[in-house]
Amino acid sequence: METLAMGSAVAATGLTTRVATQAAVQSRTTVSSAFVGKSLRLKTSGVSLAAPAQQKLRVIRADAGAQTAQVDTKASTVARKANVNDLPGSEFEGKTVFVRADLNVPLDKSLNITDDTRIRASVPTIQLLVKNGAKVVLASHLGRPKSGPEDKFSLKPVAGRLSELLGQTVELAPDSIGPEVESKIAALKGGQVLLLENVRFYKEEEKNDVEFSKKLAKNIDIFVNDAFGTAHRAHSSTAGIAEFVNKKVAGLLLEKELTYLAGAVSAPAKPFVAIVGGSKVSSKITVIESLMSVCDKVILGGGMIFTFFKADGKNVGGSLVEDDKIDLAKNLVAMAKEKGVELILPVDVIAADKFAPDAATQITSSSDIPEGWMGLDIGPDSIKQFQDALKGSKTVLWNGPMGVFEFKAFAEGTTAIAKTLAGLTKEGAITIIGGGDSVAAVEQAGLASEMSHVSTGGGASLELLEGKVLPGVAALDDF
Ligand SMILES: Nc1ncnc2c1ncn2[C@@H]1O[C@H](COP(=O)(O)OP(=O)(O)O)[C@@H](O)[C@H]1O
Ligand SMILES: O=C(OP(=O)(O)O)[C@H](O)COP(=O)(O)O
Repeated sequence: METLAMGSAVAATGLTTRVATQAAVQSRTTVSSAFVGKSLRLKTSGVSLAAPAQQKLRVIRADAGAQTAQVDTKASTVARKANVNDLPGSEFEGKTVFVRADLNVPLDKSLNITDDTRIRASVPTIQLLVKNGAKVVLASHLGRPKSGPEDKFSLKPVAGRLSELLGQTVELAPDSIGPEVESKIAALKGGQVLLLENVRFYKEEEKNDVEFSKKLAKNIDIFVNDAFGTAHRAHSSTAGIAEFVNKKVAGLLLEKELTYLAGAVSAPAKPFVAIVGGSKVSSKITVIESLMSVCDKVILGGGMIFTFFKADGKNVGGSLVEDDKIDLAKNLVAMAKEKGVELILPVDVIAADKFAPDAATQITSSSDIPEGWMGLDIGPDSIKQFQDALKGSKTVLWNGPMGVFEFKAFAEGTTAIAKTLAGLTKEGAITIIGGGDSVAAVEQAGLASEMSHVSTGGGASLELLEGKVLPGVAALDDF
């Protein structure tokens, strides 16, 4: 996610969860306590349990009062991953703990945080460590800086908000590595939190550079990965660092996300519909093939659609297109026909003459956008088309807004789909919405509480569903 700009932009291998056999599931309390600390292993999209193969298990949602989800385990055995709750509190006292969180929140032009969901979601793990006297070294990325430090990608606004939420000062270090940072870490007292500056100010971070990983790991006793939203990236601060730290465990958020998502999407109630939009076309278009294998319908919106229309020789004007994905888009359309999966593209769009809140707008056919205009939202007929396609769905996974919701003129499509999902939740469907901007959009519409699950990861939840190994999880200690 990036600050507002054109094009701004679900195997997990192990999860800690509470499982119960069908017979035992009647009393959730009994089940939970009965299995706490037991080395059960669950296979869900690459996540494995050391439970008998082919056994039907239920995963208990991490949040109270939630529904249970059927999980079909055709398990080979891979150890589950350790999490902070597997270590005694005393283990943290006086230790320097590196916490990787995903604090990549949306900012407006004045660098105000427009949605703090990811910061709030990171608080429980930090509080647990603070309470147990750890010296917390917190790290994150923000946006996608291209070359070195830039003020608009600084974590400064995050340090302020985190201080408010924790009720204690969170100092922002001037850098993520180097002598000044080392002395600040050395000066930390138990219970204090130091936030490192954006790790992506170093190109080495995204390359998972070994030397950079070693520098991040210097003087660190325990690595806690709580960055679910970035767990699909094999970067230095999410994966590489783990090589150089003795103890590495999942945080509470990572644990909770994996538990819920694995349960909900490994044997989803059908019909299962995926909605993919947003602007990270290259990282998400590749997931559509896998989605077609598990979903009954795949609905496309947002900036994702124009690469498909261009592939079909249609006029897309100045809309967001990723030319190097045109062949893939063509193949996906052919594949959908072969598999008999509905791949649904919007029939109309709201086109704008510029990428701005005050742009002139017109409703056009989505496949005939005039030269000099760009599609920034789905149109009214598409809203109706998507609502019809969603009728009767039992599981819906949504990542990526339908339009540039940050501008009122282009928020209608996203809001209408959010309302439709809220209605489906009331009818008993499982509705999952993931992604920094998608969650911001649903919060903006006041509908976040109407969804079954709001996930802090968009790309991560899609890759988890796809059955991929999430490198940020794979790097952690087996339980
Ligand atoms: N038609 C479009 N053209 C350009 N950008 C779009 C369009 N529709 C949505 N977007 C942008 O997509 C961004 C979110 O994309 P993405 O990062 O993929 O979603 P998420 O953070 O939910 O995973 C938003 O900032 C939104 O403005
Ligand atoms: O915002 C994020 O992902 P998301 O938009 O898929 O939810 C994460 O912070 C990962 O960011 P990245 O896609 O720049 O690696």
